[in-house]
Amino acid sequence: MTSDTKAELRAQFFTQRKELDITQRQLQSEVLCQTLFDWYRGLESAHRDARKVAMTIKFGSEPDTDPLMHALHNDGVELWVPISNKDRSMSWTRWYPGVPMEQSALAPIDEPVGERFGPEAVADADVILVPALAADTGGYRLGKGGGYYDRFLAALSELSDEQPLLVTPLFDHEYFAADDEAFPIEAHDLPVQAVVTASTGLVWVQ
Ligand SMILES: Nc1nc2c(c(=O)[nH]1)N(C=O)[C@@H](CNc1ccc(C(=O)N[C@@H](CCC(=O)O)C(=O)O)cc1)CN2
Ligand SMILES: Nc1ncnc2c1ncn2[C@@H]1O[C@H](COP(=O)(O)OP(=O)(O)OP(=O)(O)O)[C@@H](O)[C@H]1O
Repeated sequence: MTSDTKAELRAQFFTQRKELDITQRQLQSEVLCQTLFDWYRGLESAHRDARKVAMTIKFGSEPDTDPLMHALHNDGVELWVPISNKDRSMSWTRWYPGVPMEQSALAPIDEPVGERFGPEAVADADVILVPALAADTGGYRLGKGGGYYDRFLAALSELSDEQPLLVTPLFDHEYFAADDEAFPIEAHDLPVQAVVTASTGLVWVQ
């Protein structure tokens, strides 16, 4: 499959997100936040001993995970968010309610202005939420096209044997059976362990 086709697929998924009915967007986002919060609290203590979660600050038509960030913070969980770098790597910084932010020079995203760290800062996180436009039952993702998370997940796998749990939140219509071949999978793609939608809840991939 050519990169043109991938670009077309991304454009289609972007359009579908933008066109998602506002009530559905809010409803699904609320269920996603509640599902993820309950799941995190219910994890065996071996999987949440760091009390640390890395996730993105919602922008545009993405699922609204702001309530989840606040709920986790209020529960004493340390939150880390990515900073996009020019070379398409990501740095990481702490997030907390009211943290001073500035718009990224590279993406239409607000990012905290605090001290930045490499991937080692989140290598011991309990959970990393990995954004995507779509994902399948094998845990493979179609991202926004920058390869930011592909690079980061590759770097992470070099850092330690014990990896954070990687979970991708999606709107209902963005989760596919692997057999559907809804988007191409490439050699550099690394799968997540679980996908969560409002209608399926959290599903461990095969
Ligand atoms: N909330 C959030 N933060 C994130 C990501 C993400 O997917 N979501 N990223 C995950 O990789 C990284 C940034 N990656 C990005 C990759 C591409 C574009 C991009 O193409 N932006 C278009 C606008 C697209 C649109 O909204 O239609 C542009 O700038 O013109 C933006 C960010 C790090 N931070
Ligand atoms: N581990 C890596 N090291 C260097 N380049 C990479 C790596 N992984 C992916 N890339 C490059 O990044 C670009 C985008 O890859 P791809 O189309 O898979 O992005 P994506 O999965 O949509 O994005 P993301 O990972 O940010 O969600 C491609 O040119 C790809 O070759």
